Amino acid sequence: MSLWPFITPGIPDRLFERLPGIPLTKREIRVLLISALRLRKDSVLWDIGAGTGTIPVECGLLCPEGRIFAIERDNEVASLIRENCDRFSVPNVEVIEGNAPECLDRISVRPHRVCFEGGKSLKPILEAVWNLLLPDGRIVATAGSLESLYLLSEGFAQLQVRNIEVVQSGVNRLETRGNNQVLAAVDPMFIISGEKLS
Ligand SMILES: C[S@@+](CC[C@H](N)C(=O)[O-])C[C@H]1O[C@@H](n2cnc3c(N)ncnc32)[C@H](O)[C@@H]1O
Repeated sequence: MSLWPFITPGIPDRLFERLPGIPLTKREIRVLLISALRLRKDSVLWDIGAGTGTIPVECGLLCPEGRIFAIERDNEVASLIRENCDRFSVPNVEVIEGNAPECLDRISVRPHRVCFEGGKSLKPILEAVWNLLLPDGRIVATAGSLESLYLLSEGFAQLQVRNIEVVQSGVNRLETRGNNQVLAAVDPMFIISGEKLS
């Protein structure tokens, strides 16, 4: 039986292979991000900075007729993405090893959907993917700080991204600490999304 035989997203974090020091988009944030992507069975998704590969795995399962491109600059992390795709028997993920935005012209298929995490070099990535995003495509980015959110909001406005939505997560998980059950916060994230009208 498959490791995740369900039709809903939200694979528990503990089921993924991990590498020390490589962050993972936490399950609850991933679910919000994936809902903002509004996937179709045949979506072409680019996940830029795919890390552990949680998003390619989930989206590969949700889009059995689609193609998922996981873009990752670190070779060791790129191997981890392949391992996680094998682990969950996801056949439709292609890992592109390279630094975005330079490596994006190696991908032969333009995306309907793009996701990435906001960081210092996000403006050139945002501009490059916006030009390549197909009409009616959606773009979703996450930001863990006000600075990243600001850069993303400014970038979305400059590119005239339509129907922009910003959501901030507020998630607590029950944890056992000693003899007590406590609620521990999952780092809040902003999820900013929008679309390119035809
Ligand atoms: C926070 S992790 C992503 C976590 C991922 N969403 C997950 O759930 O596993 C960010 C990843 O982006 C990669 N990265 C950062 N900037 C990049 C760039 N310009 N091009 C390609 N990969 C990049 C890093 O190597 C890192 O593995």
